[in-house]
Amino acid sequence: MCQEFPGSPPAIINKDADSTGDLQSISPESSLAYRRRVLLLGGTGSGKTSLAKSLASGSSQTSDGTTESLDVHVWSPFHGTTYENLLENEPTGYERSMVLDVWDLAGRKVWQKFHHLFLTPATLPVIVFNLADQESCEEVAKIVDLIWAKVPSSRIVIIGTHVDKLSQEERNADKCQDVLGILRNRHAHCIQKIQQEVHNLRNLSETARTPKCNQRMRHLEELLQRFPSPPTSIIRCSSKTAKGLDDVRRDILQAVLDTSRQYSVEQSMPIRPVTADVYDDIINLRKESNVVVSARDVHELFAKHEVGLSKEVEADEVAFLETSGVTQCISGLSGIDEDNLVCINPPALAKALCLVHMSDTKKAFRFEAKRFWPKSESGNSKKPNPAVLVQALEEVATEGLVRESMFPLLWQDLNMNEKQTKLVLDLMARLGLLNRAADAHGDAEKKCLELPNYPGLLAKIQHRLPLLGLTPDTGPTLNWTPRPFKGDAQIGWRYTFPLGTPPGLVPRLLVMCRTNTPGAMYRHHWKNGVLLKMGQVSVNIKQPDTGQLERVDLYVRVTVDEEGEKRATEVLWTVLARFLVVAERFLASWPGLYYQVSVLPSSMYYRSESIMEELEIALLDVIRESAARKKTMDVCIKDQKCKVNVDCLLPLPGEADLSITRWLDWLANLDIQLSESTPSIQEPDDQPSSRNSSQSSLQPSGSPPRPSPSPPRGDSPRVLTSPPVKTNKKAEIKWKLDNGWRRVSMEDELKEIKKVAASFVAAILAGAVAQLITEQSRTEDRGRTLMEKEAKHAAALASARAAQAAQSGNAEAAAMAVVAAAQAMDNAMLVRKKGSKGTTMIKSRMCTIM
Ligand SMILES: Nc1nc2c(ncn2[C@@H]2O[C@H](COP(=O)(O)OP(=O)(O)OP(=O)(O)O)[C@@H](O)[C@H]2O)c(=O)[nH]1
Repeated sequence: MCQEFPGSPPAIINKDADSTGDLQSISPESSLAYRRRVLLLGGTGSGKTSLAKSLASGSSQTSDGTTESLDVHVWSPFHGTTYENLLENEPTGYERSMVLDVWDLAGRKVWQKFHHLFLTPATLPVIVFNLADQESCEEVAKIVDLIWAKVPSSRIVIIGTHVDKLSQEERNADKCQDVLGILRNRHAHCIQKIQQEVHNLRNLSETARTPKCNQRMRHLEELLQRFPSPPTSIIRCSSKTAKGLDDVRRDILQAVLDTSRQYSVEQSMPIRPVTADVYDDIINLRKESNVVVSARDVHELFAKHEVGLSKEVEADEVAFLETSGVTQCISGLSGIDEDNLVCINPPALAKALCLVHMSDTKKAFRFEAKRFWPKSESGNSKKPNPAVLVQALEEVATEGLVRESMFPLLWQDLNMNEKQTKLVLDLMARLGLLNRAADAHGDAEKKCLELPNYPGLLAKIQHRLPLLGLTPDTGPTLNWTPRPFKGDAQIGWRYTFPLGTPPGLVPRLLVMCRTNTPGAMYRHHWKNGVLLKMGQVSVNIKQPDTGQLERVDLYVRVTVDEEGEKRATEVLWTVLARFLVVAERFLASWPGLYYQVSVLPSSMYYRSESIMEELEIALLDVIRESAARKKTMDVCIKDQKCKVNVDCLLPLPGEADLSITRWLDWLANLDIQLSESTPSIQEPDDQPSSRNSSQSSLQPSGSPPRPSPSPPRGDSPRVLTSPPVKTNKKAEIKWKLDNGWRRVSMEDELKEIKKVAASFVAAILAGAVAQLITEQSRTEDRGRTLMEKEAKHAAALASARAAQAAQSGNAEAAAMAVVAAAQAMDNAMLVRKKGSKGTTMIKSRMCTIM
């Protein structure tokens, strides 16, 4: 069976031969002795593959065709060569055994969003760009930014390829100097921004310099110290003519050796027998197609080979394996947690990430049907209809949605079993690379996508890949109004990134807060944000689309009840802290990232007749005033003064000398009971973390800070203690009008109510149409042609979109989707009436299947 595609998308071609995956070919192993990773970074066509081949083979080579995901080229630079002559100092005997894994990671934009996962302190980043292409030259600064944010201490090698293609005029113009100039300016800008804040902190009066201000100053000074100097040279080379290749070799070797000497790696020689044994075990595990294990498993491997190995020695040996690139502990949320996941085959993981972030330009998708749908004892094979399969693949490329049962197909080269597949999915979720979407309903036909050897991976469970950027951008209005209503308390925590954020950071941050916070109940996820609930508290985490600076806002909102505003605020801070603990840990994995924090109090906390804009106060200022036990503080916004009730805004300032991180840990660990949340219109999914909701109360017990919880995966609600702050009135209507003094104008409030009401109507309509279509599809499924089923699916899809739009509160989109659903249903009926039997060609939106 072969399909042709007029446009872009994946076709399906069954491979004839039986073959198993090819995991070994992407993770070539040889000696453990002195192994380092060299990571080539650069856009598509910049010349990475050609360079990697030239380095590994020792002669100039160019490549044709784009890299599909990852190729690792093994380069033994001192084996049978004279490259030591290129270096300033002769390498030692140990250094001569060096083996470099040159990672050629394909440069598609979306894949660049997770390249940083494989940037470790022991990895040498090498930026490759095409001197003959202006766009490629402009990419260099962005890649340097990424490296500075992730591994600021890293040496960087920059290589301009295609030098043979430059005209004499272009050579004279020397683009390398332009690129270096941009990097110098960027560097100066970064330093200046950080220094500005240090300067402001230094200028504070002695009394205003709280311990937290001093901590912040120390942090910034460290950041400045860590900040590397801007690169001063770029090597120009040609993989076609070999010009400059020796310079490339010299710079890469020198940089790897210098970095290793800095870490005194030679001291860890000779390798302990236990580590060599564990390495052998890891190689065997890789051969059995294992990619991820738990930290406990790694510990047990060590314990198996050496009884009584001390914790410190084991930690050193684990670090040695990481430095060599054998393993990678990349969940990074709780370093010592035994439940942490460890990747024992980083190249396979990189490949898995590339494969699942599928491109809609992929022309053909090949799989081997017999492997995934073996014949049963009766000789039957339940192979799915190719149209159904194509549709499921299209969902990945065009909507960023993957049905769980499709992962083994997408990862067929890795040949992982069900347990491994689930572990990799778990790791991706913890890393914020995957979040569960609404289950697919009403398409029993998709059951055939379930693979007999992977019974635990269901077709109806859908995961979204946030980095693909295909999450619908309809934000919530039904469950979240732009402004809080009278009687609601709301606090915002704003991260501002004056130097910008690396690609992929914000979508990952959103998913991590959603997935890794215990007790978070999912409500709605859109392109720029996620709406959650914890008990009665609504949590809205979003990237505002206005303003020049990049920001992420975390808002918490709750209705104030008879316990009063202060009590409600305590609950807000405790809930906020739980999300911030996750956010802070994630941001800490970017040691070079510069960001500022401010607080956004709702108008409940300040008095001003004239301020219309959102009030924003630097976090350190709020904490300082609160620590000084001030009742109010004056804040200026556009020459307008207002008095903020700081006593109420920050009722739990904690011990003065706690760092912000420890303070948040303390807040997050306060024993509170959260009341059950008011049910929303629809509960689109059941994330594991969303099952932890409980009843509301807070015990600001002043108990000593406890270690923060490990990344939540199971049900781990806080201890339920003191009587609830809020005796929840479950049926309360939050948007109830109040004739008293109002902060939201009457007009705005009416608009809001209209919107909410319209959304309700749309939701009910959407639900009704969805139900009708589902029932129709159940009763009339038999004897349908593929064409009819396609039409029915279009109807079901449209109705699902209607329901989704209604859920997000976008009444207009919901209404339009309802109409589209009805039309699609009409078409389905029409097709049925025509009874077009014997149709041989099926056209989907993206492809044609014969
Ligand atoms: N003339 C010339 N051509 C080069 C040079 N380096 C690479 N090429 C050609 O440029 C094209 C792209 O090179 P690749 O090495 O595949 O680029 P890449 O960065 O690996 O691209 P992706 O795999 O898509 O990420 C190929 O046609 C190469 O033959 C060079 O130095 N000079």
